Amino acid sequence: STGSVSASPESYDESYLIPVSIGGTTFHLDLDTGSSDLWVFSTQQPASQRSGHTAYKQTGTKKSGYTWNISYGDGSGAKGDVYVDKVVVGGVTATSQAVEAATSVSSSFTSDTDNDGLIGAAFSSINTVSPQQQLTFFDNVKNSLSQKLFAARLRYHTAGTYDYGYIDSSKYSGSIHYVPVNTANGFWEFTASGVSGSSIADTGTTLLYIPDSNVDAYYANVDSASYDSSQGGYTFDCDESLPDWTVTIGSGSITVPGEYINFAPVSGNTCFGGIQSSDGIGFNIFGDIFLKATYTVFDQTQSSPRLGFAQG
Ligand SMILES: NCc1ccc(-c2ccco2)nc1
Repeated sequence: STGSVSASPESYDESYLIPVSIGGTTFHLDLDTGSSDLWVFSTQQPASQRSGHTAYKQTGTKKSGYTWNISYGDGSGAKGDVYVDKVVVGGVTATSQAVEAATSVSSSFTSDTDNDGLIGAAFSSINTVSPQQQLTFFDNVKNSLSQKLFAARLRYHTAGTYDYGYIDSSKYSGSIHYVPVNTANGFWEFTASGVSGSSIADTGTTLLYIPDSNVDAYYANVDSASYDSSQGGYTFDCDESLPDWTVTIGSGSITVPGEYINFAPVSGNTCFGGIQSSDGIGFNIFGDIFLKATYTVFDQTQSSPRLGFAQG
């Protein structure tokens, strides 16, 4: 089988949401290649906590005694219990998917009423369900796909796609260049030339986080840029045109247009940079600011997983 689903950006491309059918109800979920739980708002939460969200009414079979509890790098989190239900994404069906129903979520999820939960697409080794880890949607369907892969084509300020089971050559230019993936930490982890340390491809992170040295070198070419500790990152005048940022990954090169690196206004005519420091995180995060310049293939067709990058 193959399928494709639209990925619609929230304001300022903060995150990209896809329609997912669970037990016949459509939820708008953040497909997150940086985590491995599929969780949704549910009627088990206080009504005030789920106001404005589509909530799961436990249509599936409860996995008695199973729980989950997840914390994300941005300080948000959620927890709850577990059901098994039919899940469909872009026409691709998992007949018995672990659906993690929330009993509580952090305030930033409650306030983001576009988002009804997350569908994780990292490796199942970091799924948080206890006492038995559960498989991601991709792991559940990959054997039924024409090719064991999915591909992300996020776009700047407009809807993109996630393709399942096939590569759409109309969505990129040049060639796809592949690099090996280290799965030891459960992420789509790879090495980028000229960017020290390990990097992860993370659709669920908004910005591009790279080492201080790379960040400082980038903003040295932005006259109005400075590090603003009150904002927690580099800011600049919204009207200043920004340089492109180019990186070599394997035998291929990807260029992020400068326009994409103006993330959003933070106050008046001051804007927050899409490139920020990864110092303190433990690895670099190639989030949406980077991914929206690419066609990225999350590939398990070989004996070892690999990532493919092409210019979008
Ligand atoms: N990188 C995982 C992730 C994704 C989304 C969110 C989030 C918080 C509020 C709304 O969305 N947090 C973490």
